[in-house]
Amino acid sequence: MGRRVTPSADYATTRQRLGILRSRQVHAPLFQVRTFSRFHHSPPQQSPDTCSLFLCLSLGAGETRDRSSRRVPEQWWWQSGRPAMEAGVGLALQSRAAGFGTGRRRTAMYGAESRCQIGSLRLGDQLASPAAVRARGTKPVAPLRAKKSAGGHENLHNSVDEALLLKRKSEDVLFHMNGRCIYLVGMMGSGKSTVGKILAEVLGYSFFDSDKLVEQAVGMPSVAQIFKVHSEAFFRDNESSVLRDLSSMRRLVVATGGGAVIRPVNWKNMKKGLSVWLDVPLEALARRIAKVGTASRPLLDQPSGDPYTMAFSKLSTLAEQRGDAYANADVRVSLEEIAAKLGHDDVSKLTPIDIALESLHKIESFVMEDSVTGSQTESQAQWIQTL
Ligand SMILES: Nc1ncnc2c1ncn2[C@@H]1O[C@H](COP(=O)(O)OP(=O)(O)O)[C@@H](O)[C@H]1O
Ligand SMILES: O=C(O)C1=C[C@@H](OP(=O)(O)O)[C@@H](O)[C@H](O)C1
Repeated sequence: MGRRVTPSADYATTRQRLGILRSRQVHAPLFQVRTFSRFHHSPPQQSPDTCSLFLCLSLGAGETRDRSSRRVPEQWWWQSGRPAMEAGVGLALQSRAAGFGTGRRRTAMYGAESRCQIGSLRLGDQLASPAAVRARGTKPVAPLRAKKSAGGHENLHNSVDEALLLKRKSEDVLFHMNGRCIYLVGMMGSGKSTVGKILAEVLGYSFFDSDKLVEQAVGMPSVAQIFKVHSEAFFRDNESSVLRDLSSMRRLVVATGGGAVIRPVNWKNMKKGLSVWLDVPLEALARRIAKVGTASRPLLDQPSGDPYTMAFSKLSTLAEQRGDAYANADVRVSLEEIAAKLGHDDVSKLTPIDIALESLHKIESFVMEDSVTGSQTESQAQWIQTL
């Protein structure tokens, strides 16, 4: 068993900031929008440290109405609509930079809503926004800003389409989430951090990468170094402490380390929120990892050999050892299934946005069913009791 370390001052600060973050959530744009669109006729107060803009869009109906079909005062529309449209375009273009698929096909897949909607998009005030509070070393989500697209108008429309689909779906999901955290699980390289950041952004949640929090707690710059200087067991003990601490928070998207699923105690903590398994074929994982190198992933790091072959072989062994541990997740997002739905012959054609959107759909189905059936099935509840 490895020695547990006392969390560093940085980690303590992060936790303190999380405390602040929880109170800030009261002013989170989505909350404001919901309140506003349901109950109020006066503009919601913007918190001074939140750079939020309100997106008032009239899709097809010719005038702007809120969800109770009341007309939104025109003045607001002018005050807030235009910059917010730009924010929408910014989000879309940022996503396209991450590699968008075709918006039309996705609109057909998930259905377009034509009624008027009021939503909000946060602009990239990284310091002020709750989503910006993230562990040291975690790459921040790039600020949302419009960029010129080589693809011209059609691309722009597709991008806005996709950004709106994501945003709308996230509002539907939020409605049923009650602030529950989302834990992304899956093999190394399955896209937990990449997709997690998108989900956090659209849900107005904060993103945390558990590997980064362990690095902070231990006071070492990389997981690879923790494995080398201490041991895997030491890393796992700290990973469990981090997950335990995070499980008492709300409104977080957590990208867990690929091996977090092997410890039952981690499941006990992750089951306080909602877990999502990104199920990616091993070939695709090996391709991604070979592309970026294995230095940051000590379990895959090999001194010699073809990077793809070595990664594939080690990932296969790990997948076998981990057996069905990933299948304990509440929701499974299979890249093969998404590719089949979108008519792609290869999962490598899927973008992080495709995967984030499918994750939201799956999460929505789960939370809606959950609210109807009361919560876990009896066998699930019994299983959690045994952990
Ligand atoms: N849908 C995707 N298509 C192609 N590459 C991706 C996709 N999602 C993630 N990646 C890339 O794969 C690598 C691993 O992704 P990451 O999000 O760090 O995975 P994890 O957090 O699960 O280890 C990164 O280089 C990332 O850019
Ligand atoms: O699968 C694993 O056992 C591991 C996955 C890594 O995280 P990512 O899944 O983020 O690469 C990291 O926690 C560590 O290298 C061990």
